[in-house]
Amino acid sequence: MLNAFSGGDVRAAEAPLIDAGQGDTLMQRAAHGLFGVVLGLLRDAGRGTYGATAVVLAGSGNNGADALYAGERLLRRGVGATAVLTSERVHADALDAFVRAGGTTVRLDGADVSDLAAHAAAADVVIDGILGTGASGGLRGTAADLVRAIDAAAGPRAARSALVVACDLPSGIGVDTGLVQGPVLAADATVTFGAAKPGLLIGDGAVAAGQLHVVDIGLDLAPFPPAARTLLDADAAALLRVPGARDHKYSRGVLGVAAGSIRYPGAAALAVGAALATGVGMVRYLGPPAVAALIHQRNPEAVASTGPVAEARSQAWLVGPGAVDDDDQRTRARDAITSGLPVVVDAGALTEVPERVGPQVILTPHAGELREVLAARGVEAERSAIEAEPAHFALRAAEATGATVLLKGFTTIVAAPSGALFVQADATPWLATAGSGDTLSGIVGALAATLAEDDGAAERIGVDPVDLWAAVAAAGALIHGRAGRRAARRGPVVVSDLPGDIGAVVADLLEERRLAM
Ligand SMILES: NC(=O)C1=CN([C@@H]2O[C@H](COP(=O)(O)OP(=O)(O)OC[C@H]3O[C@@H](n4cnc5c(N)ncnc54)[C@H](OP(=O)(O)O)[C@@H]3O)[C@@H](O)[C@H]2O)[C@@H](O)CC1
Ligand SMILES: [K+]
Repeated sequence: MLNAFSGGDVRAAEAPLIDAGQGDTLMQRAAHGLFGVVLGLLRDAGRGTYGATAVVLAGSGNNGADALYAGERLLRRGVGATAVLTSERVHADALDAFVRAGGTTVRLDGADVSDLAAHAAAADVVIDGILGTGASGGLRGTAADLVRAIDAAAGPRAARSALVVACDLPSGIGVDTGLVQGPVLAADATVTFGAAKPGLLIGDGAVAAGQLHVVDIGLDLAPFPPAARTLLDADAAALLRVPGARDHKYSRGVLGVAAGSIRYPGAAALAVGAALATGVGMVRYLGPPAVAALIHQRNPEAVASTGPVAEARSQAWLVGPGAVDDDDQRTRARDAITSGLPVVVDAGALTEVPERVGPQVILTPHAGELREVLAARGVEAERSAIEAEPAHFALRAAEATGATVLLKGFTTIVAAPSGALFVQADATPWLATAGSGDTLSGIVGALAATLAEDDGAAERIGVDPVDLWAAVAAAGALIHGRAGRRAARRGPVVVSDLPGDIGAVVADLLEERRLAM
């Protein structure tokens, strides 16, 4: 599990060490970690250090100091480095060290911004040390102008020649929210100190951060609760249930599915295919015979009927995908949601959620659907606001409903009603295609069915039992994202082909788990 801590908590963890006179040691550890990553990136890009050029954007605070000390180390390895001082103030010792190592400096104030931007765009590496955890709001003033100009001069990240490495975080992102309010220099890599910060995992902040490196600088974060967590492969693998010799189809977990309608039969077929590929004892399908017939073309093993939820014994339910204009499906959704069993609630069923439910009810809206879930509970928010601050609004929805809320997007946010937050960035933009969400709900449903009677699951991955369903949803997002990336190696993702990839990802995760034991 990758734990992210709020900027405030990281600073609180630093405080006793700084009081004990170790501030400089922390800074040198941070700078050394940053230097090491830059060195590795230069090597990977085949550029080496001698003759390479670096531009260090150094702000007024300790973030600028970290960047300058990393620049000092690069200078001693033969890199030609220029520091652009973005504020009147600068850390005197760090600047002194940088200059003594042979670095040149330019004050942004009074300089020609487009000249500086052109110089930065032509460098081998740009280190962004304008703002760190001391930032408030987006970049302002001339620093904002500089970043805008560098961005324009260097071009989009994929086409740039200069590598951009963010010091602690891309300057201008919300440390705890990932909210991007002004210009931000999208980084190829971010080297963050002490622990990941939530803003590096969430939404636009995660996009700007690029590849994340966490450098241990010796902070003790144990007393602080993580502000966000990301499941790693080993965590998802620990939630996969491998059948034993005494298992049978019922003991492995049965997933009831009330999805699809005459108008949208495909969603049910996609969800069922994904659930079977994730691994369940059985899928019981409830819905129109015409939809069952479509499901059976690909998955004849699904057991179908037209009866009510009460007559289809299951360990978990999946309701909603493609269930539109169908009163029977609406009734089944309501019955499943109030059954007390874990239930994944998607699309058309989101409007059937009563005032208050428990965390075993897993809502899987996209931003537009979340807007409606919130509006139904008196919370008005624009879709764009939800997309800009997905974690904030997912937590609001979890709090308002009592449900676990998985918010789909570039990063998948899972909020538990306890306030726990999981963020997964496993997906590929190729998964942004019709039917993708149906397969995600099928995966989460299958995991829920197999874990519904597994009392040790929360402990196995080190989460509080009340947050188990959030972790299960996050594991579903991980498997879905990895399956999408695997599928994208063949070309644009065709969602109906995804079950093959889901099965392969499950096999890979289980193999990694076996090797780790
Ligand atoms: N503590 C430690 O020992 C360690 C800390 N570490 C490092 O320190 C970093 C935190 O350093 P920090 O606290 O000095 O804050 P930091 O982010 O550099 O700058 C804040 C200054 O920027 C300004 N400013 C604010 N908002 C702005 C805006 N929107 N737009 C423009 N300017 C803005 C504002 O200055 P002002 O404008 O008020 O003059 C404010 O004072 C942390 O990220 C990590 O890298 C590591 O070395 C490990 C040890
Ligand atoms: K920075």
